[in-house]
Amino acid sequence: MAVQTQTKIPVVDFSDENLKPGTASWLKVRNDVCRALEEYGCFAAELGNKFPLELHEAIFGAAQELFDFPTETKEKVTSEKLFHGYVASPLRERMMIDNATSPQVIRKLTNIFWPNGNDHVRESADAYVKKMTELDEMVTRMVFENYGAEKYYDSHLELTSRTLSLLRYKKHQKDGNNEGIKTHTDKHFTTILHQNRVRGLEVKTKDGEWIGFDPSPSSFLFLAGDALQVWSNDRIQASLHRVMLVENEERYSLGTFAFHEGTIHVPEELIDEKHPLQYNPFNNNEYAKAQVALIQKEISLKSFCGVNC
Ligand SMILES: O=C(O)CCC(=O)C(=O)O
Ligand SMILES: [Fe+2]
Repeated sequence: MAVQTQTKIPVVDFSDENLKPGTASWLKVRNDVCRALEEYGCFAAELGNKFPLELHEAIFGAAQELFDFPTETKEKVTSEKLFHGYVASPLRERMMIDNATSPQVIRKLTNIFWPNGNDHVRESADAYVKKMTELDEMVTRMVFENYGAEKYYDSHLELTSRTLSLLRYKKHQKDGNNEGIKTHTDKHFTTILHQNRVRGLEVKTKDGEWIGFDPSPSSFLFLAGDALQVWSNDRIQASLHRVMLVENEERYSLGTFAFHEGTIHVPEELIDEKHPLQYNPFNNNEYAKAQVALIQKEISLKSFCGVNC
């Protein structure tokens, strides 16, 4: 009898304490990362003991405390960017904090909720963003190296800003819509998602199959965004994903988004006969503004900066 194997999100093991550039384990992980990104546009990064359970509990405890404040308090979390800051919609609430690597930004956030400060929440958020930055930098370095484009890595990093997103979703709705977030690709370079134990996050494979992410405290879903698709000249496709409200419990999710503030040019190392240039120079801020202007109808990457459009 033929055995049906279910497609799963590839898991890449980052738990080795000696995962340093140039080592055999680095090269193995780099290969796993790039194969997964090319095949699925995403992978689950398993951090093991590198991500302490206490930090997982502290950061989700903090997220719950923040969302439990009255709406008037949450609405004080604002941003110049449209749809950043605090935004509530029927099935979810979100806080998007730009420049989250800055301790001043996190201090300002905690002071909105606790005017005398809250060291535990502030320190947990700082430690969380630091861990996510380390993971993102490691993966990005691996990707740049893999395609022989490491000389662009430092300048890319200098132009990278990071946004922290906190999300709370309603439980499964008995009647009605359970699409917590509709199918989309992320518009920036890379995303790292981390969640509580409530399932719901799904990614679409190239064959059109939806596969779920199995949450665990030390597991992080790493996704390629549109900007990485441009940079890689279509070798890596941005991951299509969505959230379905499937459980009878609220779902919390944290996202760390890496955003390239400059203009992305496809590195010449990624252009050859098999991979002719696909994109004109891409400005992520302009792209984000164009998306917001259309709101409901997403603008496609190809129509925004494809060379043949
Ligand atoms: O809730 C999640 O885990 C997904 C969030 C997401 O896709 C997004 O913020 O772009
Ligand atoms: Fe997303």
